[in-house]
Amino acid sequence: MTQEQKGKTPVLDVQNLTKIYDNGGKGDGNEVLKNVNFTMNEGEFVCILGPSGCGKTTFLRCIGGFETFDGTVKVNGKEVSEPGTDRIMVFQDFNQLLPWKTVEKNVQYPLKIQGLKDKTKLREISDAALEKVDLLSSRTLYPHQLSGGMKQRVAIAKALALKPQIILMDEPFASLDAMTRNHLQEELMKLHQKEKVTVIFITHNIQEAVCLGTRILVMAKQGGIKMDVPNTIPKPVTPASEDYGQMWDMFNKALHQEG
Ligand SMILES: Nc1ncnc2c1ncn2[C@@H]1O[C@H](COP(=O)(O)OP(=O)(O)OP(=O)(O)O)[C@@H](O)[C@H]1O
Repeated sequence: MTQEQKGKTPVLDVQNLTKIYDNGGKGDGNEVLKNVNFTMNEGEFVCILGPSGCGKTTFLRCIGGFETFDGTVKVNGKEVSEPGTDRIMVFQDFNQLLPWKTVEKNVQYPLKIQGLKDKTKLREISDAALEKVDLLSSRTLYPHQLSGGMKQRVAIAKALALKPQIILMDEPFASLDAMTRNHLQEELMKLHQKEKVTVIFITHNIQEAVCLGTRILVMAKQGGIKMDVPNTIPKPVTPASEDYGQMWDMFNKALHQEG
């Protein structure tokens, strides 16, 4: 039964999403996503696992409005046809910030583009967003003065400042060392619990998916959703949590089957 059928209006409703990349006119196109159906409620944290090349990033880019596709993607009932501030993407790349702007100016920049001119208001919003990622004291620093983990936290603050309906995260912590990654996972989990943000998070790391996700998808190699599992382990999830090992094994097996 879909969430819509349960009587809730999904914040995201994807129906028959098909994406074919053309091969520059040479032969048949590359069908990456085939009739994908997916709905998501406000406040869910969906982690997506899947073999390399199965279409995880493509799926996120379609929702973000960065790709043309067949089928429909609706956010709060409104059809997606282009990027918008209701769907903000956070990437793995540390260079998502403008190097000539300070941390706070980076956070404020998209709001200014949206037309917000009031300096007090801008400062209020950026302070609140930076506080949520514990970076308020670094607001006057420039990106080159930040660690990779701090840059990713600024990217998250930038997304939060825009109050999007959905934050789309494409392996945001994959380039970080293990300790920083664990720390940012904890911060993101607390942020999710406190702010009730709606997140889709791509990862190759089963531990990350089980610790963060309220729901976990495994994408199939052939461009569909192979598994869609609610994560019932109470937060905070650690490898010592009851059922953690069982869940880890289940996803590991599913990923192995996909090659
Ligand atoms: N702009 C593009 N033009 C043509 N083909 C593309 C384009 N972007 C991705 N593809 C192809 O689409 C398929 C899926 O790519 P995608 O990046 O979505 O996979 P992924 O699951 O995110 O992979 P990974 O886990 O390795 O990041 C791949 O075969 C890739 O070569």
